[in-house]
Amino acid sequence: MIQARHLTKRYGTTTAVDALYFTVEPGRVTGFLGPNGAGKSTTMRMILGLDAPTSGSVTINGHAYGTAGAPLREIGALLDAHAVHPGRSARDHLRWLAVSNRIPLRRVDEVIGLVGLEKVAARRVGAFSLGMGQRLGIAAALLGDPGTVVLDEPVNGLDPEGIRWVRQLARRLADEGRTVFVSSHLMSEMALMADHLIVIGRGKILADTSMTDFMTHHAASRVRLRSPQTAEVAALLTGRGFAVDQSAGELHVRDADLAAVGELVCSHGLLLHELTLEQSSLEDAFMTLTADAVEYHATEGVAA
Ligand SMILES: Nc1ncnc2c1ncn2[C@@H]1O[C@H](COP(=O)(O)OP(=O)(O)OP(=O)(O)O)[C@@H](O)[C@H]1O
Repeated sequence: MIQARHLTKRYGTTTAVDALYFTVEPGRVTGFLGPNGAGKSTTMRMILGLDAPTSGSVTINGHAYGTAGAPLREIGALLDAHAVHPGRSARDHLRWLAVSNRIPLRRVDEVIGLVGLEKVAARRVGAFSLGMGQRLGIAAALLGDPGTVVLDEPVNGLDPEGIRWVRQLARRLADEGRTVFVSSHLMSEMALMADHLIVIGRGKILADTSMTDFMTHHAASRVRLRSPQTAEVAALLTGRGFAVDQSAGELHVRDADLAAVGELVCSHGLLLHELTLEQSSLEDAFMTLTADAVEYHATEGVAA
């Protein structure tokens, strides 16, 4: 379990992380989201003792990183997959980590197998592709069989098979009762991977909620319907106070209950060819929630 209490980090006049309180619970995958510059990396660095808070604290199982003996056995992290000596082989890199953390050497081949790097374990890490580097970083994170796993952008550079593998791995680690904290810019991936979300913007918490509640509260929904009696259905729904838009022969009823719309139309003997609830994506919900917290906005069009 990771607990942040009034966690704050200032760099000069910039407050990168602003009095955060949150708990990352075991047994589920918690997604960590925020626009660029929101403070995600700074928060993760403080969890791992790579940066000291200006005030407040963050603990793993009740104590600060590194104060309980063997850190790799307690928390494994993928932060910068390229912070590896390029001349070493993948196996030697992991062996060196194992020895310096008093982890049995047999664990090295176990994690190499776990991440699917058996065939390239003897190759120089400098020649690794982005995806192989990510897998090696994940192997290092799992080396100590830790109860808490922190993965910063784990699917960066992975192909679709690799992305699915990370998703399944995160799920398995959570199902084993571990604490899994993952950041990703790929919203579609996060929607499939995370059970719980912590969203930050400009260093502050914007949401700390289950994925289901997040979507219920922040994702817009509409009922789409098609009917051979479009005009009559539209008039009926508008007359009952529904917000109805028409486009390409379809009707879109904003923020409406599917059953209520269907029952109303049927009770008036009108025909329906299609009735579907459409919910906007996690990406849309995220964009709406963080619109005010984005540091850099692209301007539309190009100035002449
Ligand atoms: N070492 C540093 N010195 C000065 N400012 C910093 C430093 N590290 C981060 N910042 C600033 O703190 C804020 C938060 O940065 P951080 O990298 O934690 O955000 P992030 O959410 O990880 O962003 P991204 O998604 O772009 O990686 C930004 O305004 C950034 O410019």
